Parts: sequence; C-alpha cells; structure tokens
Amino acid sequence: MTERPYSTSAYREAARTLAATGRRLYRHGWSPATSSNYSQRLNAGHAAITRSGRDKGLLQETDIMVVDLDGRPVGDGKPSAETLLHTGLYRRDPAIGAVLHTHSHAATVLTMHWPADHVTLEGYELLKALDGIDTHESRLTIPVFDNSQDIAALAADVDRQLDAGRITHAYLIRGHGLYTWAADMPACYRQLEALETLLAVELDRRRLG
Ligand SMILES: CSCCC(=O)C(=O)COP(=O)(O)O
Ligand SMILES: [Zn+2]
Repeated sequence: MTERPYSTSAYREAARTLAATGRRLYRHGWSPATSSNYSQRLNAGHAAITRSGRDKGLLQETDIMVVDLDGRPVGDGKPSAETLLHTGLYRRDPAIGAVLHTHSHAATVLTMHWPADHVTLEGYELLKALDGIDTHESRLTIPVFDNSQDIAALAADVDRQLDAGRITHAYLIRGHGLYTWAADMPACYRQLEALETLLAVELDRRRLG
C-alpha cells in the first residue's frame, strides 16, 4: 500500500473544520447555490480543499479532498475549479494556513456597479479584526480583478500583484467574489467575516449617497 503524503489526522481535522466553516458561511448568505471554496494547509506540499460543486449549506467531511500545491488531486474526485487560486497562495507563502472564498451580494454589487479596480475600506473600527491592523485610522485597499474562466491566468495575475506588494489581506473578482487568507482558519474566518460585513456597510453607504 502506498503511504499518504500527508497525515490522516491532519486531514480529518481539516475536513471537520472546513465543513463546519462552509456551513457557517452559507448561513451568512455568503456562499449561495454551491458557490465558494475553502481550503486549509496540511503540510509544506499539500492542502485540503472543497470538492467542486458541493452545496456549502450541507457541507460534510466527505466533501473535502487533498491536492498538492500545483493543484493536482491526491486521490479520487474533482477539486474546486478555483483550486489554483488557493494553491498559488500556499506555494508563495509558507505562513499561509487557510484560504476562504465567498460570493456575497455586497462583493458582487460593489464590483459590478462601480468599474474601479479597487475597493477602499477606511475609518472602520472593524478593520482591527484584520491581521496587522490596530487602529480604525487605517485604509485597506482591496484590488478588483476582472473575472475570468481561465483560473490559471487569474492565479498568475494575482501572483504578480502580490509580488508587486499591491495586495495585502484580500482581493475581489468582479461580479464573482472575495478571496482572503491567514495563518490559520480562526484568523481567516475572522478576517472574512469582517471584510464581508464591511463590504455590506460600504454598499449601504454608497446607496445612501
Ligand atoms: C456556482 S458558482 C460558480 C463557480 C464558483 O465561482 C465557485 O466559487 C465554486 O466553484 P467550485 O468548483 O469550487 O464548486
Ligand atoms: Zn467562485
């Protein structure tokens, strides 16, 4: 029997965490209609990630599989169609332990209605939920990439912008959703929840004029 290139207990723990996180995000309304994908690092060369097309409101441990950091499945099944957007982050930074991607109403409207290449969040106390931010007197610029079905090209574009220092905590894809990452799942979840909340606030404020 071939040995697995990752620890079974790390995989089980990641599968439990990812399934619970997905159900939580679905309840917020940020992962409708099978959208979104979530991952957690297992070791230097592998990550656990959601299988493609799964209902995130019903997410189970069996909906999680393993990929290497080139996005190749380890074992049976089809990983998320957006796997390269996750593995690209793990590959470039060993300190990244979790990646979350959601499809919220606010992220969609903000990036479709306004053609800008970034969304700025400024002056909010909740920014302090983000790693490295310790005052509301902060400005977070979230770059917006045009949507594409060519995920490899999109991942390469994201990589270039990260190299250039133009992305810190997160990025948006126009008419699609939000990606964010952190050292572990609790930090990543906290960051995602803060960002989605602030995007909804930002949208409300723009509507109010
Ligand atoms: C139904 S949403 C379209 C695909 C998408 O953007 C997404 O986040 C889910 O894709 P996956 O392959 O991870 O299920
Ligand atoms: Zn998506």
